[in-house]
Amino acid sequence: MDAASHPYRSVLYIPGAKDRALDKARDLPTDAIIFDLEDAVAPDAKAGARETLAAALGQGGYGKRFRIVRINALTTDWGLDDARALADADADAILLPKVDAPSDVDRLVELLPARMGVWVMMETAQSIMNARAIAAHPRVGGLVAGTNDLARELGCRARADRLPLMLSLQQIVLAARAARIPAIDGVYNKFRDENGLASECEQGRDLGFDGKTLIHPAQLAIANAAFAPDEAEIDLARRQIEAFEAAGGGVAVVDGAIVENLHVVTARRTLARADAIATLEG
Ligand SMILES: CC(C)(COP(=O)(O)OP(=O)(O)OC[C@H]1O[C@@H](n2cnc3c(N)ncnc32)[C@H](O)[C@@H]1OP(=O)(O)O)[C@@H](O)C(=O)NCCC(=O)NCCSC(=O)C[C@H](O)C(=O)O
Ligand SMILES: [Mg+2]
Repeated sequence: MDAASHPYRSVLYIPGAKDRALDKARDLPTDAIIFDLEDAVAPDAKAGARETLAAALGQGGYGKRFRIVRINALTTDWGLDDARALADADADAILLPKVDAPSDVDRLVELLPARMGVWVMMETAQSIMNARAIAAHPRVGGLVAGTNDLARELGCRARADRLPLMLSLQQIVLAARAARIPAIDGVYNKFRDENGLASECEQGRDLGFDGKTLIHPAQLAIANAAFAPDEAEIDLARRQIEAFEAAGGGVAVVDGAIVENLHVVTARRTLARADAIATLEG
């Protein structure tokens, strides 16, 4: 599902072993959920988490939120069992971590029914080098930046402006756009730092990401606001479309700037995003 028909402003990780968080998520204003069996679950809790999560998904109650299950990498002791156990779960997609190349996706696809979507964590150096081919895989429906693993692999320093990650982040957005699938930014680890999160969301939005992965409910409102078109953008989009149509499809001028067909495409996309958000929230 693309970002115009379903919003992905906020994509909240929920530890797959935590009943309380799984339950709480049913009422949280998040556009999508990543039910996590990987980093958020301790090794000795992995098998139990699989069962807890399958039961929570079976019970339902997550409404229109896009439901993604992150399994462990297929090269780990748990990945294959995760994929087999969750292949028929009531979820929209399986998210595969530590992907290096499209062949990793091929391995997963063999274990899943055709209806199950596949999303990919972009968090290894290889995945960034192979971003275009991974995003173009016919079963891949979305990319998620794994900025913690990526920083670890690159050996780069954590900086507020994320300069050392910039090439990788842009490569993820480029690959997603070329394949016309959503791209979701990485997490902001200091989950009680609202200003820091707001500024990283702004940066992610500027780069072209559709939304941000989050680790705590307190981060939801900030991401939802940052990745939604604001009133001024919606108003401008409406006026651009109106002026273009009044000009009979030629060049129009709005607020001193030209409006051509390509600007109208962007304006229509802005309105479609606003409608999709209203539909989800309604
Ligand atoms: C970070 C946390 C461990 C903090 O938990 P806690 O101390 O319990 O926070 P609070 O007491 O403030 O919690 C308040 C209530 O909110 C619920 N809660 C907390 N987090 C979540 C959540 N993610 N989803 C749903 N509900 C949540 C608590 O249960 C409290 O509820 P109540 O009992 O009603 O008061 C914790 O937030 C947490 O575990 N977060 C998720 C961490 C995670 O998923 N990590 C893995 C993803 S990030 C990653 O993998 C990186 C990536 O791969 C990369 O490479 O970058
Ligand atoms: Mg990771």
